[in-house]
Formats: sequence, C-alpha cells, structure tokens
Amino acid sequence: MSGLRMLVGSDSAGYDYKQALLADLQADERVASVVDLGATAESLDSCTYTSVATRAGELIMAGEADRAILVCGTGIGVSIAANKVPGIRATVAHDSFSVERSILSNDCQILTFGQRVIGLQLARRLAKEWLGYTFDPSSHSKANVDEIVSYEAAVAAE
Ligand SMILES: O=C[C@H](O)[C@H](O)COP(=O)(O)O
Repeated sequence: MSGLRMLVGSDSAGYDYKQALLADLQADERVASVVDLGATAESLDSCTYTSVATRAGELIMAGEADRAILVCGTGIGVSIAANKVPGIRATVAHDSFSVERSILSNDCQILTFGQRVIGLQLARRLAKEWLGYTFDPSSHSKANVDEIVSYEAAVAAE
C-alpha cells in the first residue's frame, strides 16, 4: 500500500504521543501526506478531543484524507467522538491483533491510542503495523461492515 493521506490529532492528554506519531508518519514512505489537526503547543488548554476527532472524521468522509490516528488520555474519547461522524469506523486498539482486525474485520478509518494507557514505543509500533493493512472487500468481513453502513443509512432516513 502507498500514498496514504493521513491525519493526526490529540487533546492535551495525547499531545506528546501525537507529536511522535506525526514525526513517524512524515518519515514513512507509505504515507503521501500528513495533516496535523492539533492540539498545538499553543492550544493545549482549549483543544478538546471531540473537536479534533469530529474534524478528522469529517475530513475523511469528505474524501480529503484516508485515515487518522488520534490520541487522548485513554483513546476512548477520541474514538467515541469520531464515531459520531456518519460513516466513520474508529476504534481504540492497544494490541497487535486488534490493530490488525480493525482493518481486516472492520475497515476502520481511524485508530486511536491512550497516552495514559500504553507505552510510546508500543504505540509507534502499532501505528506502523496499522498502515500495512488493507481491507479486502472480497473477504467475508465485507458483509459485516456493509451491515453497519446499512444501519447508518436506515437511521439517517428515519
Ligand atoms: O476519553 C477521554 C480522554 O482520555 C481525555 O484525554 C481525558 O478526559 P478527561 O479529562 O475527561 O478524563
């Protein structure tokens, strides 16, 4: 896989890891571009996990980016917020198998980490692994993902 258009983002609790992951992505030859949605050093007190995560989801659903890696204290807040954007499948995953399945089973566009939960080196390794997976639309998992998409469409039509 090549040419991924990536986003990174965090609140203040995930800022340090987000900076490290940003640098890794900028050096990764599989990545075509990386946009940093913040927080910035100047906005640590005001940048919320919801604002960053929903922005990431909106950009992905608008076709302006392919995937995002988001960080907060636990990875839970950014995941919940991103999943409020219709069409987004985001998950926190702190182990290699879940990171793999987040793509191969669930076709997630967003992976989240908790800076207060896992070590930095593990987060960096998991991010690298995640970039290497591609969802297979001919797999049995496609029907499961399609069911999620259909549910969202039905709710939107109510
Ligand atoms: O899920 C939320 C994140 O962990 C966030 O960084 C911290 O949230 P809190 O300050 O409400 O605990």
